[in-house]
Parts: sequence; structure tokens; C-alpha cells
Amino acid sequence: MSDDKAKPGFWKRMFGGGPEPVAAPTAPIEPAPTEAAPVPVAIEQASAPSPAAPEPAAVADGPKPSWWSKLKSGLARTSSSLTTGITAIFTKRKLDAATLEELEDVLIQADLGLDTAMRITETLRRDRFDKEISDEEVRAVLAAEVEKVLAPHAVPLTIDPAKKPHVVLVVGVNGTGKTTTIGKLSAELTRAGRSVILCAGDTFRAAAIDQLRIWGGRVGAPVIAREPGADAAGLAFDALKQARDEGRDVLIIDTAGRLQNKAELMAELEKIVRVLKKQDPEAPHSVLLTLDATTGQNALNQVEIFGRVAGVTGLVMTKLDGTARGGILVAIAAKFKLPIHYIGVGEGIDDLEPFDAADFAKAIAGLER
Ligand SMILES: Nc1nc2c(ncn2[C@@H]2O[C@H](COP(=O)(O)OP(=O)(O)OP(=O)(O)O)[C@@H](O)[C@H]2O)c(=O)[nH]1
Repeated sequence: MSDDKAKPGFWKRMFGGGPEPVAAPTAPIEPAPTEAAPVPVAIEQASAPSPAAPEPAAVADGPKPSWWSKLKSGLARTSSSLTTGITAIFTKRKLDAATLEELEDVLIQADLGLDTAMRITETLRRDRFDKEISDEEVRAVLAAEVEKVLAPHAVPLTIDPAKKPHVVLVVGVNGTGKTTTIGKLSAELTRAGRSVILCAGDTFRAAAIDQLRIWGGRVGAPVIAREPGADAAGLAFDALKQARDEGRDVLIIDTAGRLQNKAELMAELEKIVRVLKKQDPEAPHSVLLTLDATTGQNALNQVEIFGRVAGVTGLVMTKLDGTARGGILVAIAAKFKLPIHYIGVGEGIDDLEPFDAADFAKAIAGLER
């Protein structure tokens, strides 16, 4: 795979520029039973942000764009990488060994993964070899094959109403969008009538605590937090106790994501899980891993590491709006076969949506719904 990427001048030939540098179905949330719990008294309620905390993106005024238009514009860079490459190959050309090889290169460059790239070219070879083919027909095959890979993994996050609370542990490398995703998810759950409480378990960074407080304030969810440097597992234990006492539906726990010290990270996450299980042997009921799409291939390593350390039960891919490398979601689905619950295409409160394989596949292939 890396050999293909290293071919001199390949990217320039296809897209006229340099490759992007490597950087770092509606969820079945049943309506909540009527909340009879007393007014929550969090250890620390959501409060005014400190100046250090980044302000989450404001909700835009005016008519809201549909999710499909957000998804399409969010994935525009990924789809234009793919479609520009496909058009360059297939304008008035027959499907032969050379065009298939060029196509495979384009698909690999878009981070779809070797298996999926080969699957697509094999389908074309089988059905259309030595025939004229338009770029639109190639894009239709691309969308169909990508959808086949993704569809079994497009699984909504289910919140078990029998759990009081259903505990969601959110893990991932710092900056991948954990806190923002927690904010967006809390907004969705709150809208669905769930009573949500948040725990600022990334005690390592003051700004992360403040940022969660801002989100808590926006969605009306109490935030249980302590001073930076406090023991994250102790905090998670107290948060679960409070959530149980208050009869909350959902407890969402933020965590630190210092990959540079894997041993410490592992010890901290294991300790959090251990102390949660003391109160509820089934907790955490969901372990969500946030992945930043702009990191491309690096996201594969993160699934591997956090899968091992934290027993990830589902994925959220963020920042699909900021990258040409959205194809990485396909490679991840093919390799790890984990449920993909949500994707994020922006920083706003409404920019998280349950993952839909058909929409995603069409959007990256530049097709209409
Ligand atoms: N464009 C875009 N930006 C996003 C998305 N999700 C999160 N972000 C931004 O990414 C940055 C990092 O997000 P955080 O939620 O702070 O990430 P984190 O994993 O909690 O990181 P720490 O706070 O460092 O632990 C913030 O500026 C977010 O607004 C997304 O889907 N699209």
C-alpha cells in the first residue's frame, strides 16, 4: 500500500497537488420514562467557562441545512479527491489493465484500504473489462461496494432504559473530538427526553474540564468535575454513585487520551472500568472511541490500541468535514468490524448524526441520494 502511495508524481498526475499531510439511521433512543428524580445536585454543577476553554461553536441562526447537505459538503474534499481522480482516468477510455491500476491507486490514496480498493477494481474487471465506461458508472460501482462494506457496521447506539444509568465511557486520543462528541450526544439524548449527567474524567487538562462544563451548560446537563490532576477513577466512581442516587438515565464519562504514555493511559482506563464495576458489574455499558478522520491511517492504530486497552464497543468518527481522507472509515470498518454509531461533520451541536452507510457511500462517490 505504501509503495503505491510512494509512486513519484502520482498524486500530482491525478489531482495536480500534493497529498494531504498525515497529521495527528436515527438512534433508537426510546423516550425516557417520566423523570421522578429530585433536582440534581452535582458535585460541581456546570458553571461559567474559564477563559482558557475553547467556546463550542455557536448554533447558527437561520434555516438549518439538512443533514444530507451537511454530509455532502462535509465530505466534499474526500469525494472530490476520488471523483477528480476517477474522471481523469475514465474520460473516454476503455477499462483495461492500466486504467484499473490507476483507479486502484486513486482508491488507495483516498485511504479506502487495499481490500476495498481491490474489491472495487475486481468488480469492474469482472463486469466491464475492455468496454467503454464512464466515470459516473465507476462512481456508482464505488458507492455500491463501499456501502456493502459499511452497511453491516452501521449500528445505532442503543441506550438501555433498564439501566439507571446507562454508563457511556468515551475514549480517544486528545483532540479527536471526545468532549465535543459528548456535548453533541448529550444534546441528542436530552432532546429525546433522557436525563443525562456528565463526568469530566479527563482530569489531566484544565481546558478539557472547562470545555465539558460549557457543553453541560448548553445542554442543561450537570457536570461532575474536580480540580485538574484529581484521580479520574475516584471521580468516575462518585459520578456513578450520584447518577444512581439521582435516577439518571445516562452517565457519560470523558477520559484523558495521552497516547504518548500508553502504560499510564492503560492503567487509568482500567482503573476507571474497575471502579465502575464495583457499583454495576455491567458498567460501562458502552465504550465509544472517537476517531479524527483527518489523521488518516493513524486512526487504524488508535482503534487497535484503544480496542485492547478499553474494550471499545463502538466508534464515532469526527471531523469528516475537514479532510480528503474520509475513506479511512471504510478501511476501519473492513478491518475491525466494530459498530460505527455516529459521524461528525462540524463543530456545532447538530453536527453529529447516526451513521448511515448508504448516505456516506453516495456522498464520498459524489452521487446524489
Ligand atoms: N471540523 C470539525 N471539528 C470538530 C469536530 N468534532 C470536534 N471538532 C473540533 O476539534 C477540536 C478538538 O475537539 P475536542 O472535543 O476538544 O477533543 P478532545 O478529544 O476532547 O480533546 P481534549 O479536549 O484535548 O481532550 C475542537 O476544536 C472541536 O471543536 C467535527 O466533527 N468537525
